[in-house]
Amino acid sequence: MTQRTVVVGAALLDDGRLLAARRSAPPELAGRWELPGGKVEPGESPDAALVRELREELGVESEAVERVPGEWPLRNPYVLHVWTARLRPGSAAPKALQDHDALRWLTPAEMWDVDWLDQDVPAVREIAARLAAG
Ligand SMILES: Nc1nc2c([nH]c(=O)n2[C@H]2C[C@H](O)[C@@H](COP(=O)(O)OP(=O)(O)OP(=O)(O)O)O2)c(=O)[nH]1
Repeated sequence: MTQRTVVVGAALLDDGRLLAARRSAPPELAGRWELPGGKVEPGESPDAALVRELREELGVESEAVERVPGEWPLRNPYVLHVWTARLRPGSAAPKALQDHDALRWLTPAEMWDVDWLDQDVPAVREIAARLAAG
């Protein structure tokens, strides 16, 4: 039996824009854009994992809002789940502290200006549709 590991990706939204992060490693993913986040640890809830990862990677205080329906396959055994998230009042602005070397806040019109990881494209489409719907 194969064991799946959930990777939570944050659709961090602020003022109608989505935060995209450019990976700095590993070499096969470096330079491509993704939703910040990471693996859910054993015994950890996905929303807690998301808040932890955003603190580690971006230095922000955030809260998970809701899961975007769907599950997207990544390299075995990982699957991507996406949650919308927002910054808590008083949070620092996101900085590329770990795993990333650039960040961009994308408006709906800019959503496809960055080179998303192939496996993230269906999830980003879903988020773009939500943003466009207001
Ligand atoms: N965070 C994140 N990872 C993604 C996305 N799309 C995608 O294929 N991945 C892959 C990259 C990695 O192989 C895996 C998650 O790894 P990670 O490096 O972000 O997770 P992590 O912080 O928990 O990693 P670790 O260093 O603790 O092992 O999922 C995405 O949108 N966000």
